[in-house]
Amino acid sequence: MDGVKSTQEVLHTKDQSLRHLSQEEVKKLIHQSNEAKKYSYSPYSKFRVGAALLTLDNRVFTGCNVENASSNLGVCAERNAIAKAVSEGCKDFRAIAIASDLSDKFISPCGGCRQVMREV
Ligand SMILES: O=c1ccn([C@H]2C[C@H](O)[C@@H](CO)O2)c(=O)[nH]1
Ligand SMILES: [Zn+2]
Repeated sequence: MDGVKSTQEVLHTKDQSLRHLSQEEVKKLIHQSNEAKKYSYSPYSKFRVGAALLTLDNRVFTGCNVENASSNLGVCAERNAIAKAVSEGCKDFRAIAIASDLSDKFISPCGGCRQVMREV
C-alpha cells in the first residue's frame, strides 16, 4: 500500500539498539512529560496529560491534551506530540513518556493514538 511502511522497512530504519534508553534518558523524558502536562487544557475532564516524544535523532517533542466544548475536537497529549514531530519532519521515534495526575497507575494511549502511532 502506498505510504504505509512494511514491517521489514520499519525494523530496518528503526534499529532496535537505538531504541534502548538509559535510566537517565528515561528519567529526563518522564520529567519533560510532567512539564508538558502543566500546559494541559482540560476544563471538561479535569484530567491533565502530558507527553514527551523522543526521536531517533534525539529531539524531544512535547504535547498536552487540548480539549474543546465540542468533545470530538479534543486532542490527546500523545497525538499532539506526534503531530508536532511529524510537522517538523521527524517520523522516527525511540520512545514516548506520558504523564497524568494518577499516582497509583499508569495510563495507556487511547485507541485513536495507537492507530496514529501504528501508522506514522
Ligand atoms: O492517554 C491519554 C488518555 C487520555 N488523554 C486525555 C484525553 C482527554 O482530554 C482526557 C480524558 O480522557 O485525557 C490523553 O491525552 N492521553
Ligand atoms: Zn489518545
